[in-house]
Amino acid sequence: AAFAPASAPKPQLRAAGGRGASVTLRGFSKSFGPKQVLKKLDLHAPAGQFIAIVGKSGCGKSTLLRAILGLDQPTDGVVTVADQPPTSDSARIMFQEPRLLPWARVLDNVLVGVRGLGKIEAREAALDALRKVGLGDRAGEWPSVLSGGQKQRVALARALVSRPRLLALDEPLGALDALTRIEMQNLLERIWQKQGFTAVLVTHDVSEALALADRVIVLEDGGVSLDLTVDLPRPRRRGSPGIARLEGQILDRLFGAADRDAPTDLHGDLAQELYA
Ligand SMILES: Nc1ncnc2c1ncn2[C@@H]1O[C@H](COP(=O)(O)OP(=O)(O)OP(=O)(O)O)[C@@H](O)[C@H]1O
Repeated sequence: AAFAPASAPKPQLRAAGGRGASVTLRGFSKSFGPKQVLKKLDLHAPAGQFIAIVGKSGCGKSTLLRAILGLDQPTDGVVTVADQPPTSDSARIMFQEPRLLPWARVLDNVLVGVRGLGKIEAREAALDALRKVGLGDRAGEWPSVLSGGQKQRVALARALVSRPRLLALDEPLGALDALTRIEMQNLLERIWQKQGFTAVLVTHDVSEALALADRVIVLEDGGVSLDLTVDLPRPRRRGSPGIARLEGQILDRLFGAADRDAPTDLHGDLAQELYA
């Protein structure tokens, strides 16, 4: 059933277009057997917000994404997307691996994401999505001839071709080299600004979260330990004092103020070993 969010959303920078779906979790808990991963978590992302979720490996980031996509049921609590239980209709997800079908050409891989259109319209929509990610001229090629960054662009086109109201991004740029990663961040930001979907980005990279998000959430001990508004103009300049200040706050939260020099990429075991 529809209900009002627990607290009024703070004013945020919004994407244009107004197509986004709000996301609300109330008293959300998720356990796997005896292990409680998320505990009575409350979170409200207004429609169109770009929200990033960071936290140490295993803190429950992907679990949270799966819940808002309706892929997993909560152990306790309520999740809604646009005030409704989440369904696969309104949301799409992008993973670290592009997960393309190797036996299907690029255009056909994007067509996989189309819903409810006739053949001709579907093809036009897929071509249009490919153009938007800068691959309009690669529609007839096999995925195997594309670079890693290009494959992720195809995955992005496939995710966006259905014009989702919510896009979940699970470390989508984690496997790309640093320059491709920045290009993809810029592309994601531009498309989000144009299309106005709500974006929920899980990332190990604090600077990526700050480059893209209106708001950064730190997950820790099963709940939100920091909820930071990123009120910086876009496009953001990496290494700017504003970003550095917020990055410091997040790293202090994650590792304690003594470890200010902690790496900003929280990926996996190295950071865990160093800063456990
Ligand atoms: N299907 C499952 N069955 C049992 N345990 C699970 C399952 N899914 C997740 N977990 C456990 O829940 C915890 C959180 O997992 P999750 O994948 O959400 O973490 P994460 O923050 O996304 O981690 P990472 O940053 O390493 O990807 C982990 O301890 C994980 O082992």
